[in-house]
Amino acid sequence: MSLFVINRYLGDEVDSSADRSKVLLEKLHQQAKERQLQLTKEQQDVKKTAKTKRSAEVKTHADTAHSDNEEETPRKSKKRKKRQDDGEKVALSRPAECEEKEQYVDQEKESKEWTEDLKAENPEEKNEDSQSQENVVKTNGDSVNPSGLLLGDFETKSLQKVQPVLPHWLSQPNLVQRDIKQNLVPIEDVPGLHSKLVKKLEANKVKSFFPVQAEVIPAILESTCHGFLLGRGGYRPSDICVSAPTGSGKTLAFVVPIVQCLLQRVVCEVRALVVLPTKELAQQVCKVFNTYVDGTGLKVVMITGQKSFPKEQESLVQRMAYGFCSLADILVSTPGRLVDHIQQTEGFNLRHLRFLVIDEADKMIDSMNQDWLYHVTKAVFQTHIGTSKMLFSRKEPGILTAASSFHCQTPLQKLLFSATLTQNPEKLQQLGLYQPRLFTSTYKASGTDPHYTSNNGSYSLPEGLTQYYIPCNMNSKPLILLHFLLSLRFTRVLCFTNSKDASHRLFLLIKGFGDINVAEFSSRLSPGERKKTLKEFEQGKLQLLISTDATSRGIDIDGVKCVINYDAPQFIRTYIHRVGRTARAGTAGLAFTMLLKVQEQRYFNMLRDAGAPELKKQLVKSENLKQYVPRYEEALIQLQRVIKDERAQKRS
Ligand SMILES: Nc1ncnc2c1ncn2[C@@H]1O[C@H](COP(=O)(O)OP(=O)(O)OP(=O)(O)O)[C@@H](O)[C@H]1O
Repeated sequence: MSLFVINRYLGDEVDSSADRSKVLLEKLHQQAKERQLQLTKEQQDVKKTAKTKRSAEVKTHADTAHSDNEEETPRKSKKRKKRQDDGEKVALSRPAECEEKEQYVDQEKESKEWTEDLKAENPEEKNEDSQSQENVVKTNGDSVNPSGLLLGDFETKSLQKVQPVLPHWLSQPNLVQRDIKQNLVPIEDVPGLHSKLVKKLEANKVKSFFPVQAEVIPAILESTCHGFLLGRGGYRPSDICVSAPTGSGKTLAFVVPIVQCLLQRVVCEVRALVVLPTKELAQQVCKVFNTYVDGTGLKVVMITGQKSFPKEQESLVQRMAYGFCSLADILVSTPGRLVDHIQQTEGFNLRHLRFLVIDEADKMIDSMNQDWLYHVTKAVFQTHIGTSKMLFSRKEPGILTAASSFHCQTPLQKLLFSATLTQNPEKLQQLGLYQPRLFTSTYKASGTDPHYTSNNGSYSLPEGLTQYYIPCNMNSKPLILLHFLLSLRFTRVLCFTNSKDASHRLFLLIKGFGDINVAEFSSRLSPGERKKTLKEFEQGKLQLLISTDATSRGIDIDGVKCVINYDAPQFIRTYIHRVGRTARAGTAGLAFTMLLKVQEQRYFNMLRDAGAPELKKQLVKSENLKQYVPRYEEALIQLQRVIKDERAQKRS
């Protein structure tokens, strides 16, 4: 510690602290300049040495590398300069030990990028460039791998794209012909049919089987050839998935073998359960079953909520002195109502269920969040007091092992049907299928693969269907519909809109216009009204039925000549089912879709992706529509009035 401060004289130029720092700064500038000069000199020396070395080794190569370097674009040199600057900046802020490592990495990176740039410019000089890359590293004087390879260097290999692999049953399905007319199979050619059923078929004017029936009926019958209680030879039968076009006769493909199989049953128990998405479809399937069980003693019961719950309970089970007895052999149901009965109807059980038919299976998979399959499976394998040790008592099959297959039990076979069955294994997995077999008319041979690969996401349409699109705008849509009905005199037209309100408004408009027998079909109507409307349409009393997608699936109305998509469907599956209401059972049919300009491209892409044929263009000239304009405007005013009244009525 200094006790005294001694002021010293330091000369004129450094007598103030400001002057001192100025001098110091100048000195530093001087030193920096000297270092810069020295560095440039060193670099020039290094370059010279490298040049001489290279020209001595491979003269031609050195020339090429040099000229490439000179031809480097200003953009690239700028880029490299920036990189250098960046590197310097980083080096200033990093500890010294990192510097060495990073320098090497930077050099390696830069030389690699440089080489790649050169390669891009002169691809034919690839080999020479790799040599020049080595030289650049060597001349910089850092570590050099004696083997000639840079540490951490690697060759870039293009990765092979992993192709999705479908399970064998999906990739190699049993093929079903699409063309019905050309591939009819006489009933007598299908082996194993019971004479009773042959008679029934003939009585119903079925002389030949459609292709899907000729394939699927024998497959189901085969699994029951040793009786329905046990699978063939005691083995659990394969589940069956069927994907065939709309109107190709899928209903008979499961009705015939199920009825034949249950002809042998002694005690009435629920042995077959058909689950469908809508009441109307359930009614339709129930009707087909009733036709074929007539005179056999088998009982078909439908539970869809059309009757009251107690009434349905009465039709399902009967209380006896010794307990409950089933009144149904075959049950046709919608999923929600089925679960209600499983949970609430005393004496109702599915312990003897042999066939679970899931019709419109893709739609039913969508409704899996309702857990209906879980409840059904639980009810099937529920152990009843006193029956667990009985012969043929059932327990839910787990993994297939020698021990598990030793246990004899009535199998539960799942049969899936749809015109648009998903081939997404993840979705199908939810159904817990056992060694499934797929029957499909949707397939395509892949270019090189000798085997068939299923065409994921594509669907097939009926052979007799001709599809058109009509370019239009929002104002011309109703006029075009009127033109089809009044000028072209189309009858039995099924017209689809995208909502029940749109259906209702269009119905009121056409009704207000007059001269057309029109009705609407949507959830606005009660089940009774819906049934009546469908009947009238089937009987030919209606020229036009305007509907939501409530009639788009499965509904089989005889004689629908034309389907019009007034509103373009948003999904391909909806399109397939809507247009499938015509051209059924091998007949011809027309489908028109009204498309706004903005919808066209998306729509064409959607159809192309699904493998559907290109739509034909149907132009409607504006002169043809003019005649309807005055009456149409009157009908519009009337429509506004009716809608106002309806709203007022709703509010009151
Ligand atoms: N072998 C046959 N001979 C004559 N007509 C048949 C035969 N099989 C089915 N049909 C008739 O073909 C029509 C269509 O059958 P079905 O309703 O079973 O078709 P689908 O394939 O289930 O159609 P969707 O996919 O639309 O539900 C029905 O009217 C049915 O009576």
